[in-house]
Amino acid sequence: MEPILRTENLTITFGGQIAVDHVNFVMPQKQFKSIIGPNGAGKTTFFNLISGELKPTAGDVFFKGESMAKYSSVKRTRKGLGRSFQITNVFPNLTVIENVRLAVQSKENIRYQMFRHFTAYKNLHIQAEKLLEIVLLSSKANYFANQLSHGEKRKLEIAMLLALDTEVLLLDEPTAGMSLEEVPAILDVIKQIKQTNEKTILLIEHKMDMIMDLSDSIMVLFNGRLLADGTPTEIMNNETVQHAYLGGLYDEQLT
Ligand SMILES: Nc1ncnc2c1ncn2[C@@H]1O[C@H](COP(=O)(O)OP(=O)(O)OP(=O)(O)O)[C@@H](O)[C@H]1O
Repeated sequence: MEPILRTENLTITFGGQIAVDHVNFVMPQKQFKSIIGPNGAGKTTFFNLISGELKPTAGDVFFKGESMAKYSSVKRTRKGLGRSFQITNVFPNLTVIENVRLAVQSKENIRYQMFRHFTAYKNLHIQAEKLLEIVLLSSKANYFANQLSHGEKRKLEIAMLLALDTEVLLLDEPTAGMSLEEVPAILDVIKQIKQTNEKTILLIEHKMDMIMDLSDSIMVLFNGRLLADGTPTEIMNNETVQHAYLGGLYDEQLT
């Protein structure tokens, strides 16, 4: 069966320096795969190539067997490749619910006239409320987005991503910059999305306990190259990975 997402020799260079190096990766449908690798390994660049924010120097991305080369990031999202919003995409002076409603609206592609119709508006609002429940943010629905803590903003980004209802979710370090107290809540949110068994999820993370807990498979990037891809146990027992990366990472975490 054709995997939902795959890359073929995906490569990008910046000023002669190779950031993603001939990566052949396969993402089976409805799996949860984490991407790990040291700082500068090419993880975010790899996401940007998949989502269409960057154009590869060579190689291609295939979604359901179709080349994505000619599609912009907006078109790729419409097709089903959803990249988590960065905080900059959140309107700070709108409320939390209004931000999510706008994301639902952009997915529904509702015309202005229809939007003015009360029942259509109400329907969007109900969908937005449901999404806020999923990301455990209902109590902050009427706060302005700029009043949220960093962790709450990351939850809002996830709600806005879910609003687009894409089959694939690309989550780039959802816990980055969070305080230790904020991490379990976002972990619950991601677990809840995983449990619906409706989405194919790719997650970039540095927190190994979280990765081991969530992932069906893990892929390791090192110097832009795909070093290994396998089950969490296979990756933990992979000597190349241990030497190149994990040994150092665990040492770092223990200190
Ligand atoms: N727009 C750019 N212009 C030039 N070099 C870039 C650009 N984006 C990324 N790079 C370089 O590409 C390499 C990979 O960076 P990338 O951010 O993808 O790594 P990463 O694995 O996501 O790192 P981190 O874990 O620190 O987020 C780095 O050497 C980085 O400096």
